[in-house]
Amino acid sequence: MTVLVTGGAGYIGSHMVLALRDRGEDVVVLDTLATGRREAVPGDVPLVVGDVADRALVRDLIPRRGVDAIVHFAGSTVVPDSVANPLAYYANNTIGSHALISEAVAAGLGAFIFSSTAAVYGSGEGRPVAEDAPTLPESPYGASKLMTETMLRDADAAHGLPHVCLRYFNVAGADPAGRAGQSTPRATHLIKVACEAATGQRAGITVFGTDYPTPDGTCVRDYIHVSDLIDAHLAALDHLRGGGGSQTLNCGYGRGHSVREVVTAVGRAAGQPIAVTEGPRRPGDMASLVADAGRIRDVLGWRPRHDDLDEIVRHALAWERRRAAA
Ligand SMILES: NC(=O)c1ccc[n+]([C@@H]2O[C@H](COP(=O)([O-])OP(=O)(O)OC[C@H]3O[C@@H](n4cnc5c(N)ncnc54)[C@H](O)[C@@H]3O)[C@@H](O)[C@H]2O)c1
Ligand SMILES: O=c1ccn([C@@H]2O[C@H](COP(=O)(O)OP(=O)(O)O[C@H]3O[C@H](CO)[C@@H](O)[C@H](O)[C@H]3O)[C@@H](O)[C@H]2O)c(=O)[nH]1
Repeated sequence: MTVLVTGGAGYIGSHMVLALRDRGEDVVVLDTLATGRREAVPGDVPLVVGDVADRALVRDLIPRRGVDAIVHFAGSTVVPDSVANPLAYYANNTIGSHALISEAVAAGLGAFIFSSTAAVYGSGEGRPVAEDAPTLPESPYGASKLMTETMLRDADAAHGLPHVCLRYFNVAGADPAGRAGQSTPRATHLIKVACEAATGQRAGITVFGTDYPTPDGTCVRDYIHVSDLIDAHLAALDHLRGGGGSQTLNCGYGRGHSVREVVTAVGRAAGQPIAVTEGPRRPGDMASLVADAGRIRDVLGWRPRHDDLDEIVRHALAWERRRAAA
């Protein structure tokens, strides 16, 4: 039994590879290295440099490596880029996933876990959003992911493809043991950008929009520690391997933090405040997005272990300091 981790050289995927390896599973990574890094994959884990859209490659890989489960992280991830280049996002996220799902069906796989996103929802108006809330993506990125969820649902109904769609809210932090973290080039994620500012790699941070209908005027998000997110994937894998049915589950804590709160927390962890410039709104951003995180607790028995903004920021900053010193 081998787990195929697509996008395993990226930020979140590399944490999954470590977690699977920690519990003695066989793993193979498929990654184009578009935004991932070869060094993020441990030397004893096979890395196939290739595209999930390459059906012949995937068709060969599944039986050759004895793959019984796919965890599909590979994709393009930046909301504003998807607004500027929608067709590139539909190609890589939706069409690429179509190819991978087709091969998973052809191989008769019994477990497929998909990295979906809270961006499939419309703006939550400050209230926590549950899985049965309307899906009204406001960016091509969110739409590209929702289409993949739909393909999985329909392929499962027609052919049997047990799967779990995990709708991540904002993922942040780093492996508490310091083995992995976010190294995305030209990163746009708030906590990553603020940690780059805290370590002198940027002059400061621009807050995108201060006139949102939120308590302090800046956007509110539900930040989840990457290690808690990986625990959710391991639980989803066990659920499917144990014969559990397909699920769509939010991954968040059910609590929001504003951009200003996050930037203050990074300054607190760094020991000095981050220089802030106030700028206009960024295209594609929603005012507020917070998870109703009840279902994943009920279905998978998932319990967070790092549910604390200061801890998330501390781990992200520790990783950033290590990178800056390297
Ligand atoms: N970071 C977040 O807050 C967040 C939130 C919601 C969902 N997600 C989703 O989680 C997944 C992982 O995100 P991440 O933050 O680790 O991003 P990342 O860019 O670090 O990782 C993506 C990985 O996929 C690889 N890749 C891209 N296209 C590929 C393709 N066609 N075939 C093979 N490999 C390919 C990249 O090289 C990279 O290693 C993505 O699907 C993303 O949409 C992330
Ligand atoms: O330099 C910066 C970077 C971000 N922000 C703001 O911080 C918030 C969070 O932004 P970011 O960290 O880029 O995350 P999101 O745009 O919320 O998107 C993330 O979270 C989504 C789920 O909620 C995922 O689907 C996406 O892949 C992931 O990029 C937003 O209000 C941004 O406008 C700033 O003000 N300044």
